[in-house]
Amino acid sequence: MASQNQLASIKGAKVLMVGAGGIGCELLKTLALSGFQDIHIIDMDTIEVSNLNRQFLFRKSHVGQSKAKVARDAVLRFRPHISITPYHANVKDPDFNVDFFKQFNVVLNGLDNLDARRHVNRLSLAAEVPLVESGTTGFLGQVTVHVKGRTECYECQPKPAPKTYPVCTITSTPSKFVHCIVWAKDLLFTKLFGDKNQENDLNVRSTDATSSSEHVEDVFERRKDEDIEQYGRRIYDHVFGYNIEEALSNEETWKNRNRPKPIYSRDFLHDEIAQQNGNVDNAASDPSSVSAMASLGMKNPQDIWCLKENSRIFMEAFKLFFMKREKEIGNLTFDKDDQLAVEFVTAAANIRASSFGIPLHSLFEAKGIAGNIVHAVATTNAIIAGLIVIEAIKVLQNDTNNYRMTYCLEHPTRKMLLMPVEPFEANKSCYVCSESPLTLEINTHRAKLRDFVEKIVKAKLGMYFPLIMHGAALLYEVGDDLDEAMVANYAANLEKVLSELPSPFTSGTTVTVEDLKQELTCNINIKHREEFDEEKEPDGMLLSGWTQASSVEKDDNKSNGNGGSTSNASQAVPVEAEDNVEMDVPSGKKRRLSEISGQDLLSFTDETKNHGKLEVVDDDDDLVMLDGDPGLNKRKRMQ
Ligand SMILES: Nc1ncnc2c1ncn2[C@@H]1O[C@H](COP(=O)(O)OP(=O)(O)OP(=O)(O)O)[C@@H](O)[C@H]1O
Ligand SMILES: [Zn+2]
Repeated sequence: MASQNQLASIKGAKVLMVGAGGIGCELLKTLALSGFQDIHIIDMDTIEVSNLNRQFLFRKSHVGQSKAKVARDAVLRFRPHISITPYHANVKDPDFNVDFFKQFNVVLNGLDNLDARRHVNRLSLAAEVPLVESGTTGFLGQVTVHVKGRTECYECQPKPAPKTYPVCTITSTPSKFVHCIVWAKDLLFTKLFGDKNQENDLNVRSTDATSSSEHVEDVFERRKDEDIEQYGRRIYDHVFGYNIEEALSNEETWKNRNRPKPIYSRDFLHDEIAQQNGNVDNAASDPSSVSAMASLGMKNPQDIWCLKENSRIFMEAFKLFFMKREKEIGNLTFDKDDQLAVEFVTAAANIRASSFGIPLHSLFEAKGIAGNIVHAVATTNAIIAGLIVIEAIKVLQNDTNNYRMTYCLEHPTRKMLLMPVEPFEANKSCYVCSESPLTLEINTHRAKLRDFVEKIVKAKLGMYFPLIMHGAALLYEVGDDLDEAMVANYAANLEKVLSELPSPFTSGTTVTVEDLKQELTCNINIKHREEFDEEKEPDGMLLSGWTQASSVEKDDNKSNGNGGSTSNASQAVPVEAEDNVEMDVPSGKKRRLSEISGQDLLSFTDETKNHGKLEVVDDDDDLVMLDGDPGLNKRKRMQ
């Protein structure tokens, strides 16, 4: 029950919510039921069928309508006298500027991507409005409080970069199913159905191609007069048979690894493919409903298919692409909602997994891995929404000593499912809230201003309306009110290498980058460097001072590594980032707001312990105690 004081601050508060999805629906309901009376809500999306299982303010009849507006209407039905103002818009729209933010007492985020979170962080800082930030991934969740001058900002700690895998792990030495999935979707699928010009390690010449360098056959090209079945079998034998034989010939690679076994279509595909033709012809005419499973009479996506079944799905999906979706071939990119693409990728990944002795997976599981899907848990969203409201009330009451960031865990640790932690002070080297300069190592004779703008200013610093200055020279800016001469001048600058700009970048140069909309200015010290490691520094430049944590998996290829691959492809293969929860919990490096007695340092859950250590506040009021044997919990005290 809220106290009188709390009720008074709740009633007088004007609150901005950003995001009306899984967390947002719960949050709006909880805010309304807690007594909040003036809530503004921004969401750019419309309702989709897949939202209905957890975004309970929405019904089937709302599909296609604005989330923000429908959420407002749904809550007004049980709280008709409060004011809810919806905006069906992107929070990055210039209308939502610093002045807009200034009208609120607190901002509450229920977003699902880093970009929007960073943007809201900057506007909240500029407007000096406290921000309560949140995220969930499956059973995991977190709520953090960011108050300028009191705590760290959302960007004080670098966020984990999208997970990437070394190319040689994907092309030559997979050890996990996810490696097979990345191979199947980013290399094989793309090579067959997407951009044919993509260079990748699959393109090892086949044994039957001539060895003269005059005529090198692209094995992925369909030969003249080759029927689809022959073509499919040739690809199958090439990637699962011949390529593996080739890799095996490099003995060094397999000294400390299990040798994969080549797989050929003749062992799993007899003449039955021919019998399937009738079914293929009967397949639905709507391209999006074409399915290899349907045409082979396989129904359950949770079944784990044997090698023979995977081989049949592989061939059937391959044929269906050419027979039913030929127009799309050459332009396809993998989409987790494309049934046929998921079937093909599941089968291909399973055949490869089988070759490497990796356990096979069902289509349902493979789809989750390929689409980087962590199934949402409605209860986690509800818990997190409740915690957001608790922190919002403390913020409104200026109850600074009791601010907590709280982690929701999958398994109880020390009988706790919710881990409250005191917020940390701002990181002095944070370029967002502490105006600390960054350092950029870059080849100033090779990199163009365009590379700097795209790879650093936009991708790393998250600025959308950048302005770049060196000394008194304005080198680049974005805006609606630029005259033609300026636009032409900036366009010309973009194509220049840094050392040849009107005001050249050289070692020792300090460049100022600003985003006027975010009211953010950042100085970057330039350091010329000649060479970069293609694998570790694929951007060809390195930003430090405030750096992204590298999450390239440690490659265990200690010897020559490339396992018989012939191409020189060397960049890491990216997979999408899990952007909801950053479980890189505060590391011991950060300083806390105040000293806490009875503190306990421990590592917890497998997901989090690799990223850092968590400082836990032993404050029973804030903890959820669970029954259970404490001995069962993974627990480790730090010295
Ligand atoms: N830049 C933005 N401006 C406004 N709203 C945003 C922005 N980015 C994300 N959102 C909103 O944040 C919400 C996040 O909710 P949630 O994580 O449940 O995702 P979802 O898209 O509803 O569901 P799912 O991705 O799981 O299908 C979405 O409704 C989305 O529209
Ligand atoms: Zn900061």
